[in-house]
Amino acid sequence: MATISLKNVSKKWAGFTGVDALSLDIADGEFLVLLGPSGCGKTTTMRMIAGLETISDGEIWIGDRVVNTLEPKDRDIAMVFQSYGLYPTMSVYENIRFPLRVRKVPRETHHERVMRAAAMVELGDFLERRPAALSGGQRQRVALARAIVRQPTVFLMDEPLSNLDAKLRVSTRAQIKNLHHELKTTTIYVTHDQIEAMTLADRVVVMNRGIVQQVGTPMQIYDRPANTFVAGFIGSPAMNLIEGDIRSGVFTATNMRVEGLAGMPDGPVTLGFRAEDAGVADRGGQISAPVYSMELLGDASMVTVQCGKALAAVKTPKDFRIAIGAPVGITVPASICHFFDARSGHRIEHPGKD
Ligand SMILES: Nc1ncnc2c1ncn2[C@@H]1O[C@H](COP(=O)(O)OP(=O)(O)OP(=O)(O)O)[C@@H](O)[C@H]1O
Repeated sequence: MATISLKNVSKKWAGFTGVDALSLDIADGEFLVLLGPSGCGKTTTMRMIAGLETISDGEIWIGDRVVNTLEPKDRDIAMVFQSYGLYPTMSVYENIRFPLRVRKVPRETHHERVMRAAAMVELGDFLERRPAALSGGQRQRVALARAIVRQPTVFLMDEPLSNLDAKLRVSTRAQIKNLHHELKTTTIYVTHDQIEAMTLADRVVVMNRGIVQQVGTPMQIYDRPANTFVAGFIGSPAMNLIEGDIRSGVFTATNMRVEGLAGMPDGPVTLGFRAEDAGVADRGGQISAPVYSMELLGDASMVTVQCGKALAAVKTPKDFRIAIGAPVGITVPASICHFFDARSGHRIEHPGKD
């Protein structure tokens, strides 16, 4: 197992910065998720750690050595990709065994190691099959077993679930979590799916345009997003964000008024609140607006109203019903509100927040 440190690591191509001065310390045995939209620099970061991409600036440490100039094969890491990268002419058994042969691991240990890795991902019954005769989920499990069999100090996983259908994604995700619990190998996992990040990670690194936006546990990132980018990226639905003004402790925006903000500076601000923290009021409430849409989710219902240019979603009990266009009041007390600077988008703590 190993710690990993990135110290001011950048990747630049002819004037374009893909990753900008990234610094990060990953603990031994930690499961770290790099999360962000397409093009934010996740894969480039992963490839630099793997040694598949040179770095323009900074240092990468694995354990107690700087690996900047070390070949990928000498970094003691195993990678799992979105495309499984299996050898089509080899059986599942031989695919899993392959890294042991390449690394000249003593032959007499191969069988036991392959069988143990196959059992961990429940492939014991498929060892004689070729990859073409497997489902996508089974193929990805072969790729996982092939990474496990090497007993590397670090796992790097780049969107390993994105070729799987929704149901398989959930079960394979649970399997990856369970594997990590058993093996406790330091793992860096890349995804653009915030639910994967929230469910798998010890800590999440949210990136945008090559720059780290926030590093924290899933709950820190959910409960206290550092800026409007993180607030708008995490959560399903994402946080409602409404632009308005604070004067003398009162926030106002189209259709909305929140009191009890003493201590907050006057001026333009972005207010955020989560759909599940707000409620529908019998009368009054902080938002008064006609219903824009009404969706049934099974375990709850979602009412959306319009506040100026923004839409705001509110989760209600599953049997709540209201007609589109009907006037409704939404409760958004100061205690559930997040605030962000109108210009920079940075979080502003306010004394009344729970
Ligand atoms: N060889 C290259 N030359 C120039 N620009 C590149 C090169 N490789 C990647 N980039 C750019 O660097 C940025 C980061 O790319 P990267 O693949 O790391 O993003 P990502 O977050 O992994 O996205 P995705 O989820 O789509 O894979 C992108 O804007 C991409 O176009």
